[in-house]
Amino acid sequence: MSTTDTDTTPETVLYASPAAASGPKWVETPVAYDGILLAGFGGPEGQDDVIPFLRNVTRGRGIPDERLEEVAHHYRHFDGISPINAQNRALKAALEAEIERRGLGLPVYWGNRNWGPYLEEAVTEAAGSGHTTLLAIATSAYSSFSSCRQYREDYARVLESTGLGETVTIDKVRQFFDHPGFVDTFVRGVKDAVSGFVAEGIAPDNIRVLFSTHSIPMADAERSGPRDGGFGEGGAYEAQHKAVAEVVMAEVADAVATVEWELVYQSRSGPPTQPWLEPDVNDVIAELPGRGVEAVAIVPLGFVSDHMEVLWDLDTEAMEAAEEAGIKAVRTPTPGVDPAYVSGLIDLVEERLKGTPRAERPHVTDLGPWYDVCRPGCCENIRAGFKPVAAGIRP
Ligand SMILES: CC1=C(CCC(=O)O)c2cc3nc(cc4[nH]c(cc5[nH]c(cc1n2)c(C)c5CCC(=O)O)c(CCC(=O)O)c4C)C(CCC(=O)O)=C3C
Ligand SMILES: [Fe+2]
Repeated sequence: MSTTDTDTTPETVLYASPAAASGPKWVETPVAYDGILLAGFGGPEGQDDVIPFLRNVTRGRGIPDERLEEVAHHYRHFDGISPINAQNRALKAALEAEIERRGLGLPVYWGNRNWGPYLEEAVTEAAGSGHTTLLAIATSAYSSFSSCRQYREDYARVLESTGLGETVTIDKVRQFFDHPGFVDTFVRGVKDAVSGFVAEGIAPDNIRVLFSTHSIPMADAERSGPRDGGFGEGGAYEAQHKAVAEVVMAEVADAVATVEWELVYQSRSGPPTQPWLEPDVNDVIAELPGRGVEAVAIVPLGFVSDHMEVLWDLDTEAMEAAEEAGIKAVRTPTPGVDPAYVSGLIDLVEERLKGTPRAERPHVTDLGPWYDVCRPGCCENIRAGFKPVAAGIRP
């Protein structure tokens, strides 16, 4: 694996703190952040919000409303209400409580990319209260355009649109896929599921664990993580998920039993002609009885909380697929507001406040600790080339 620091990619990096913008991969000097920017995806909160929300998600791509209505069905089914905003409100409260407990005295401003409260409002409120050196936590653990760079583009867009670029800087915490606080929640979930099956008399050989994450276009996957990162076709995105799954299954083997596992993908969209990461979770579930499998644990490894992809694509569709296949299935929990996860997020903030050396930063896979500062060209946008981004180094 190699990374190119002197990459001449023609991208514009704006509004990073001087410590981050000057070029290191890890910011090992203390930075006096004075506010946290909790950045969410956003979701509709009623039937009337659904189409405007989907217009925001697909902005710039000119998708007609009739097509958007086709992807609206799962939101329609739940009265147009995505669970995601309630979860982010709960996460904000949990982060505030942990900050209070540690006496860090940092305010948390929450804003979303695609629905209110928007990032614009959060950044404007922060600046209005005199908080101008912000550290962003996005509710997204892995590296890819959708899970990393798109958030950074939006931070830059917001600083432009609010005219606050002269006053406010935004850095980000490292992608936290292999932070012990995040991973521990999955370890506990998979241990519980597997030991439950074993207690029901199912032999470990007849149990499978399917780690499920959001599919993304192959072209995005290949470009996920640092340019020329050496991760192959699936890029850093796939490598990170596989590395975390291996760690989880090693712990399950120690505590319960050795069980076979597979990384699968869900929630594919886009035209069928465009290759996306495979196999699909439901296709794999359908094949399990033929391989002698009696019970499956479905692990939402790519998701930080029970949002729509989890409730619909896993709890509804994948559960139906398991029922049709005639096998037992459980879906293990997402991190949500689990204390280990919440405390892990605040550890990520503290390592930046203190400038903790890289060597002392907790990580459970060989891929980490991931970079504080994205390299030029990292998680390239295959849709629109390089838009201005925040929280990077200046090439
Ligand atoms: C990697 C990834 C994450 C995880 C990282 C993160 O969390 O950020 C994620 C999260 C989410 N995705 C969400 C919703 C949607 N994603 C869409 C479309 C897409 N997602 C993609 C990828 C990802 N998405 C991609 C490659 C597309 C195709 C469009 C494109 O090429 O960019 C569409 C458009 C309709 C459609 O295409 O189906 C919707 C409505 C919600 C909210 C759920 C709720 O309401 O609870 C959340 C948390
Ligand atoms: Fe998505």
